[in-house]
Amino acid sequence: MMEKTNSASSLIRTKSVETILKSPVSSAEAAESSGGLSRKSSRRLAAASPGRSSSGNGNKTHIRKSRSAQMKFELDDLGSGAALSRASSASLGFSFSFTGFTMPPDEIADTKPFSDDDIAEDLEAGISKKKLQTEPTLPIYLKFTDVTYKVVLKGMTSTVEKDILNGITGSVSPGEVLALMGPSGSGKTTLLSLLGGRVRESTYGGSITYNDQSYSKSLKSRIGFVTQDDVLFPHLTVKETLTYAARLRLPRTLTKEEKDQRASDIIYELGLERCRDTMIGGSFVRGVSGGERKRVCIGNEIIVNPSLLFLDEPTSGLDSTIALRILETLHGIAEAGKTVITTIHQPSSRLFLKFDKLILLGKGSLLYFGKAAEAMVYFSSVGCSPLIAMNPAEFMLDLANGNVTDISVPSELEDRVQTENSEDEIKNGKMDPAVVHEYLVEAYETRVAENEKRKIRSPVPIDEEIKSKVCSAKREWGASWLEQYSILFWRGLKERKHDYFSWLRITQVLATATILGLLWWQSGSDDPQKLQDQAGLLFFISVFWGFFPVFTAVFTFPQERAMLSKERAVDMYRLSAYFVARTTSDLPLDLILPVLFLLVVYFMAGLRTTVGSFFLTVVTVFLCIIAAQGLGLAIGATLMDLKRATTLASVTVMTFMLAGGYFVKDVPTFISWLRYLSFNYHTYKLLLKVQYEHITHSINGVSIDKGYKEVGVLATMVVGYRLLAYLSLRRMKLHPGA
Ligand SMILES: Nc1ncnc2c1ncn2[C@@H]1O[C@H](COP(=O)(O)OP(=O)(O)OP(=O)(O)O)[C@@H](O)[C@H]1O
Repeated sequence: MMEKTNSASSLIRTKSVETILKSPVSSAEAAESSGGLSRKSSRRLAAASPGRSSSGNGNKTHIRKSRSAQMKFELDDLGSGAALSRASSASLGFSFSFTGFTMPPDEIADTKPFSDDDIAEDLEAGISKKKLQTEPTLPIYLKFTDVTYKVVLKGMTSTVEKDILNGITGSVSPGEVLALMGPSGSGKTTLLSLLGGRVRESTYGGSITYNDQSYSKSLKSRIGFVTQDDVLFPHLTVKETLTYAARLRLPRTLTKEEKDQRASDIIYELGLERCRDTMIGGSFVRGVSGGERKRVCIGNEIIVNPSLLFLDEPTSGLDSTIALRILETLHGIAEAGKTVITTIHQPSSRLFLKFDKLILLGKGSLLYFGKAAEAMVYFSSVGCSPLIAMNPAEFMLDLANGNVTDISVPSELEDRVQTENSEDEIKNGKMDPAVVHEYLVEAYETRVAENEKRKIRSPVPIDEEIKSKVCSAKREWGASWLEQYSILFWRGLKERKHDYFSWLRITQVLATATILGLLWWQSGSDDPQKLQDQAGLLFFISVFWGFFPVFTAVFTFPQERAMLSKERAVDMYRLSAYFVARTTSDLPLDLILPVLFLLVVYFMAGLRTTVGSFFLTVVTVFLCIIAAQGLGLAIGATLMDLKRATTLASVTVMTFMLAGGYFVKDVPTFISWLRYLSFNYHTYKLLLKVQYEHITHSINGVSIDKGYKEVGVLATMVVGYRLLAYLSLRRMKLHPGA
């Protein structure tokens, strides 16, 4: 009996909402009327709302609250048309050159940085003091129609296709911030990646256009993409991070000083001055805070003044004040005529108000696209309204999840539930989330979708000449090959200086050297037994300096993969410049450590005391190290997976060591070729030659030759393995799923 009464009252409530909104207000219509209609409908709503009645019961009070929340949105909306006009004015008269990033002096004077002390005050007052990214850029209108995306999941026995996105349509113009909202797993990141050109065109359906043109590689320089777990070098400071990015990414028409100045401006604009000299930090190094880190990531992208800025959850994990601050920053960027698209998980009401447009996704389907400020009106129009005061984002996420607790639903949906829900569910008053989802998808498709698509089909309001610029730009590197090499070399040195001067590594090498020196203390070579012993020491040296470099080099590319993908995706540098810089920036340490090692071992063990032989021993060990490193780099770059790479490396190193000519003399002919692949074997032979060429022609069955062949083979390994590593990197996919 009670249940019946409840459901009856809810039906009456729903019906009343439907009566109020007899003709559903589509977001498209509302958009056309620039807020006028929504204000009207809002008044109508407010007047007819049961919440207006002074004799309200509990429920009515809730409804009244939610209505007043709607009112607030609609009133805010009156001013929100400004975004586009701001953008249009910013778009007018653009000089599309990147030759200068100078702002008019009065703009600079106007530009106020973030300051931790006054931010709270500003936020309270609702004042945005900042003006970011005021340089003109090419305005880009992004439109997407019926975007679909599916993945093929290969199981042990069968292959299943999974729909990730089902016909998503939307658009965003310069000057606007579009938020992609939806529950976890609803497809926000996938949609963002598709829109950002990070997924191959052949893998998705529908159309995505930039100023009515499809994606082209030349767009890369106009797009900034901040990923969810963006990678930064932990040992670089904020200033270094942004300066290197500026030097590599800004056009060559700017001088180094101008690029550095640009990095300083970004630091100032993003309020990072207090931490400019703080290391970024990571799992093992304490660094900047989460909010500062996010801002550095954003800075890294806006430094090139992109026309389109994509951000994946820029506010996740941050408190609401910092999140608001980041949103303010994005608004500043949009105000300068850029197009900003961001995914957002669960924004606070204040954050929600900052978005111009909103896409609400649920299980990969579109539940709403339109002005963020009109979203509540739209959901009211389809009969869904909060029954208690609720953050609009929370309300919409509940709906997208199919959870209608504290939400009024239309009778149509209730009827469907009656027919589709099980008896138990009906008794519990629960609704099947799938039914709610289906209703919302259908409601959007029947009431709004067609109208939106029609609007999107009309051409963008800019000159043909400007449109064509989107695709015509040639790919230009920010620096010459040599400059890229030099910047990457120094960046690599800075990032890894801690490894270089790691006392642990130095102690490891010196301790091993001392133990060897003590064990072979002043070992002579004047009788065969002593010679035999010394040969053992020389073989150990070839193994020691063949073993460690392989294992340190194996980590190089798998560990830098994320950074490399990210930087290569935006054409920050040539792969060859990176590769040469990365492999040569380790050389100084590679030379210092063996010299230290040999200084200890050589003289303690009483090896041949001539300057020439010491020098040749150092050169031989050095050759062995860089050949072994080459092998490690090749294995790492080919497999790009640390577990598999270290397993393969250990098997290879072990095989090379055994085939090195010391342990087994009488190797069967069918396997004896293996020794020629072993850098241990060639190093060992060279070390024997340097020490004993004046005494004997063969030791332990290993002949002492001229040594040219060994040097030749080691040099071939140095280059050959690196070439293999380079080619493997070239094949590397820049984006997973691409
Ligand atoms: N390559 C893929 N293979 C299998 N499933 C995938 C793939 N890419 C995406 N998905 C699935 O598609 C759905 C949407 O993923 P996506 O990362 O876009 O969601 P999201 O809305 O961004 O989630 P979150 O808010 O948790 O980041 C998820 O269920 C995810 O598991």
